[in-house]
Amino acid sequence: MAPLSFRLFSSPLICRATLDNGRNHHATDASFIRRAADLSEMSAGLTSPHPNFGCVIATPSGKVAGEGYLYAQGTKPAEALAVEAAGEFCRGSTAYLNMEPGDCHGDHTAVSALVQAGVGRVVVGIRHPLQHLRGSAIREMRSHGIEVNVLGEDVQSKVLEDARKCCLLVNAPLIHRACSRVPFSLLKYAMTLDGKIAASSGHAAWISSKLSRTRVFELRGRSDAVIVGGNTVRQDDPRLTARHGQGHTPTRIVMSQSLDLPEKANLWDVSEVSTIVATQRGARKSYQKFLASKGVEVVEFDMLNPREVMEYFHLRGYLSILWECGGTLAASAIASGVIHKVVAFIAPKIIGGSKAPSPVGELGMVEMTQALNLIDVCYEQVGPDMLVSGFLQPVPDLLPVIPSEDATFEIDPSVNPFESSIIFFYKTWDLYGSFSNFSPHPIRMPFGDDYRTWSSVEHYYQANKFVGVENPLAHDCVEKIRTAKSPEEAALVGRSKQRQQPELVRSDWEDVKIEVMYMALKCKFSTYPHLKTMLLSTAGSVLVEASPHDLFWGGGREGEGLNYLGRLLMQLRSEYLGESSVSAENTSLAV
Ligand SMILES: NC(=O)C1=CN([C@@H]2O[C@H](COP(=O)(O)OP(=O)(O)OC[C@H]3O[C@@H](n4cnc5c(N)ncnc54)[C@H](OP(=O)(O)O)[C@@H]3O)[C@@H](O)[C@H]2O)C=CC1
Ligand SMILES: Nc1c(N[C@@H]2O[C@H](COP(=O)(O)O)[C@@H](O)[C@H]2O)[nH]c(=O)[nH]c1=O
Repeated sequence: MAPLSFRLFSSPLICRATLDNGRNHHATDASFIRRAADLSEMSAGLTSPHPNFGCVIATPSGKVAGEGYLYAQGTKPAEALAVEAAGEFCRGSTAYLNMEPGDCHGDHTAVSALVQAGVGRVVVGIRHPLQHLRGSAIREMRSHGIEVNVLGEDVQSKVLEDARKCCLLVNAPLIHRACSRVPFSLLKYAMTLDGKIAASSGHAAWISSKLSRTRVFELRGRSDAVIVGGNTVRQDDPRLTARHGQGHTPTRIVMSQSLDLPEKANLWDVSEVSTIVATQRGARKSYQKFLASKGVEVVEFDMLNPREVMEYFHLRGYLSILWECGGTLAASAIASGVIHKVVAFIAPKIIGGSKAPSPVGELGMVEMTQALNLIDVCYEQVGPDMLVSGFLQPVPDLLPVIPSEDATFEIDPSVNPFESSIIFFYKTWDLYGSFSNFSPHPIRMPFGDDYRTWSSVEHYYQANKFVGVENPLAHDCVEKIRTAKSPEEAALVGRSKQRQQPELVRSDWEDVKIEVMYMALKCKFSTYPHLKTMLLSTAGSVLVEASPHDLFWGGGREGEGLNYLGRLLMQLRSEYLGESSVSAENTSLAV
């Protein structure tokens, strides 16, 4: 199917919007960005899912001159299609993009099309969510003199914020992929008005209407895979295909621990679409062989649970998954935090039955206050049924991308909060392990009236907790730490003494500890030129000590830590960069 594009004056979709230079400016930008977002969704379900890109080109008088959307990965970019459609009207126009172009694999077609067409301004809904692509197309367009505005960064208002949200929603799977290590998962079920997904016999065909089931086919068409549990295979013998007459068909995935599954099942017919069975390592080897003989792929997991399975399919490149399982597996998936959105078809029927299954099994909640509240809930009537949908987890916002964004920018202005990459360091054997305080780089620091050598920054830092305290036990601590055989041992002594005998710790420790650390780091990086070079090579990146448990010096598991070690290193780097630019200036003056 050919990608759609629209030409000025020749399309019924021509839109007029009031463009004046002031008050309506934001409203106009918002409405064209929403239009780009809607457009970007037009290929959903027609091809294997991919990032959604739409582009609207508007003339200075507010008319749509051309539009386009990306049909499939590798086809002509939305921007190029819109430029072709707009023709001579591109010059001086504004291009609206729901998302910054990816320009993967060194392909710059999207940006080149806009530049060569003479587009004057580009409004971008959201930056590209993938770190390695983020900001590069924007930089490139700006370098060609195009004015680029990014919603939420250069321009802000309520209408623009709402438009930005549309852009986040339209690429929610990609954003989830960028922010978490699991695909975007949607749990769908059909239930009777009395909350049952089958009769107590297990019979479930059908609860929802034909119209609703066609909507399910569309949902399948927009997904990379559909998942069910073993019981649903045994009970329903489903096909799980998208039978609405067009487009893409998702892979079918069965999660079964026991592999106690039938020999004959619709899902084992892989002539049109593939099936993958995810199971527990070692389960029924003979049955695994049988499945393999049918062309069904079997993947074994050490621990078969929804999170492991989702992490695995994330690595296989899946963006979005539709869960069509019963309540047992649905509860397990919700409990492990992998379900992002719920779509429920509610049929005006009552089946009763105290043993009839419900959409979500045991979650261990005992009070209504523990209930999970959906957000951004939508209600829609589909034939006789009601469709209720909402998010269990919000689509992650892309701002900010770095921990302690404001503080980081203040410390090191070379770091751009919207475009920076993050360099994590933690263990000394990591790529940037030399940034760790445990790295084996002795430092010589003033101590009393003299200088002493410390085997690592950690030795020096830990010992300083007990310096200057008039107690022989504190002196012993200092010596014990100084002579500790390894940084780990020094840390162990320092931390346990601090916990067990807090009276031995100097009273001003909380006030001076950052300064102590800073002086030690400065000494380390000044003493070893190759470390200084390595630090300077990270300019522009945010440095984060990836300690999951130290929320003061480290970044924490979810970026909740204060990351003081990373901050001090960035401060030091900033000072070194300042020094080198001053010395470069002096050299050029001397010449
Ligand atoms: N109306 C609707 O929308 C739907 C209705 N149904 C109905 O629901 C009923 C089946 O529901 P239910 O029994 O809950 O079936 P599920 O689809 O939830 O299957 C449960 C099975 O999933 C497998 N499984 C693998 N890993 C896990 C895990 N970590 N946690 C939980 N299960 C795991 C196990 O298979 P194994 O035992 O093989 O190891 C388990 O027995 C049927 O009557 C069916 O018709 C089903 C889907 C949708
Ligand atoms: N009963 C029921 C649903 N059940 C789901 O649909 C699966 C059957 O899919 P297929 O074999 O492709 O038609 C079944 O195993 C279960 O996952 N879905 C709905 O939209 N409405 C319904 O009433």
